Amino acid sequence: MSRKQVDHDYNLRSMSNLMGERWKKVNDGGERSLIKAPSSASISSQGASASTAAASSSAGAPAAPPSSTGDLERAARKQFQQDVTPGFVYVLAAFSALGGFLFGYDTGVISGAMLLLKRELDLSALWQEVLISSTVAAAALSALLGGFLNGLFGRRVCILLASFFFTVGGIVLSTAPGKEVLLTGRLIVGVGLGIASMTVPVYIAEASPPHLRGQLVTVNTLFITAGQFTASLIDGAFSYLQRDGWRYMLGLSVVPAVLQFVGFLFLPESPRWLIQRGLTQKARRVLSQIRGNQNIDEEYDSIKNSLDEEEGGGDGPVIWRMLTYPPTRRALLVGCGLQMFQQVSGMNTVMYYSATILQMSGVRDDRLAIWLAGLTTLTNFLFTLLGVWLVERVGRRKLTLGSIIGTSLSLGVLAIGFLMSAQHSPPVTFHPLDPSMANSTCSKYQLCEPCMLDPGCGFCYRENASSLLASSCVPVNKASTEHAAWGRCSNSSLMRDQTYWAYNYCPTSFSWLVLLGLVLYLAAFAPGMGPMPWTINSEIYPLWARSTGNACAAGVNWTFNFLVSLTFLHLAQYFTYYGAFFLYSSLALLGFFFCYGCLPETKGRRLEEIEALFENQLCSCGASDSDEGRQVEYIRVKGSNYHLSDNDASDVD
Ligand SMILES: O[C@H]1[C@H](O)[C@@H](O)[C@H](O)[C@@H](O)[C@H]1O
Repeated sequence: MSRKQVDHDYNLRSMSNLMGERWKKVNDGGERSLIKAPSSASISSQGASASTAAASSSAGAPAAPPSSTGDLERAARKQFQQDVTPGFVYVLAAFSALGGFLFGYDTGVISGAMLLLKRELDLSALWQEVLISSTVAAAALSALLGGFLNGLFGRRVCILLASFFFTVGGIVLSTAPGKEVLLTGRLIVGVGLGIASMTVPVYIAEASPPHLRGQLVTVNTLFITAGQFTASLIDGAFSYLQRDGWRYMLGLSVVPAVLQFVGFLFLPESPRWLIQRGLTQKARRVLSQIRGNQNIDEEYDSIKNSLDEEEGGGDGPVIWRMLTYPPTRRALLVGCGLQMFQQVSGMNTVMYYSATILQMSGVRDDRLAIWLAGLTTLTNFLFTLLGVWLVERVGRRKLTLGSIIGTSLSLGVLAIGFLMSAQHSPPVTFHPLDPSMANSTCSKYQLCEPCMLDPGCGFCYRENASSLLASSCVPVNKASTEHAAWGRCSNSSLMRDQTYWAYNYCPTSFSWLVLLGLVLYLAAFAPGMGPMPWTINSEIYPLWARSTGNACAAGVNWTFNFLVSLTFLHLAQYFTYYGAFFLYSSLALLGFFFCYGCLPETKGRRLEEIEALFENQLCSCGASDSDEGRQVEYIRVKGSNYHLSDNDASDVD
């Protein structure tokens, strides 16, 4: 702290003492609503008098405070401008968000690793599917278990446990002699994923000051997308290794996992959890550590009061108490609903499918398509960064609403692109004889569209200028979908002379529409629907229900992730690609109405105040939109934190 600042603190404190002035809350029943907590940047740009006027006029304040109070207020405001959030909170958030990085890395890296694994270990389609989805299924179950562990051992121990699982899982995967051990490694990683995904947002939210909370929790999702981007780069780089490339891909996750483990040996437990467990002295120490030079009394008291007032309908398991107590029941519905709509709007399908979308758009080289798919993950990352910037500016509710409607519309564009491509699907013009004489279904298709929708077939064609020649539908090579089972497209050396093998897609002149849909989709989904379900869930439950609420919501997220990825290919087969994307688009639209009606704004409120938002009937939030324009500011004074709002001016003793 600079000398000047110390003097200033001293002056302010002695002024308060001398005048015997004290600020108190308007009523004991709770805090006033803090609709908009401006960023420190916006605060510093406002002059003291201008913001006093804004705060009082917006809230209809009574007469101005006496002049001595005015002096105090000006001093307080000046102090607030100097109050800097301690860097420690950022360090804490960054180490926690390594859990998000591992989430993204471990879910993203497997697609590239699988290309090599299936060749080297001769994996059947079933084994490939099991290795991919086992992690997600394990994560769904362990997220639920994580709720219990969080309540019992605290957030810090759970994060340590998750990084331990990530480390062990990574080592097992990179040294696996066969597919059975690989499966064990994937399950271990899945357990880590489930625990980390529900604990990290809660830990960050509980440690952050209200005006930064949204941003810092959103950083966790930013790290998820950074993990996905890194995974795509590592996949691209190691795909050139003919042997054991997958060992590096899967094993490299050990690095951030160990880093997180070591970091968390030194990081503190969440102060809120400590207070809940009655470890009050320790909690005060941690609060002082993470709030730096700011006074912690009010925050401490409000956490303590909210625990003392703990409602929640008496005895029984927490989930039962949540379900029988209306505010937490509503919060749980909103939290789980958000996570469900995040997954059913198809993000993971779009990401998984992006290499194919690029191939449809004319990228004929497989390797190039893999590298370009990295561009999709990079775009996802960049737009999530936009979300980090927006979350404290426009608020969670508006960001989610804007994002989900954009997601629905862009899915519509993707669907129309697929529909146009299907309607102009190139015909099969050449029917080569099957050398194995097996009666393949592939030879029965007359158009590329049904041929590519059949997972057993692919489209082999020659391209001359922009016209297709000698196009045929032939069985795919079961060991590697990069080639046909026989004929011109069965071998790279035979495929020169403008001959191409299209598996999973058809050449089309409407690919630009699909590409446009993809870009619009990422721009709409990533800043809002990607991060907000995690951010909002970390905020909406009272302390006694927080672990369980987040565990359920994370469980819903992983379960729908699992269901959507498992059903996509079948959906596409029965309803075609455009049918599947129209379905996702309609589900996202449904999600918009759900959020419009049921999602309250939590921006700027203290965690302890948020329960009150769910006291009214569920889905009455749309009606209170008009509140959002109100502006109330936080003012922090050394030795006494208070909120300047409606009635503060008349609250001076
Ligand atoms: O919030 C994240 C993020 O948006 C990821 O990109 C996605 O893969 C996850 O499933 C999701 O939970």
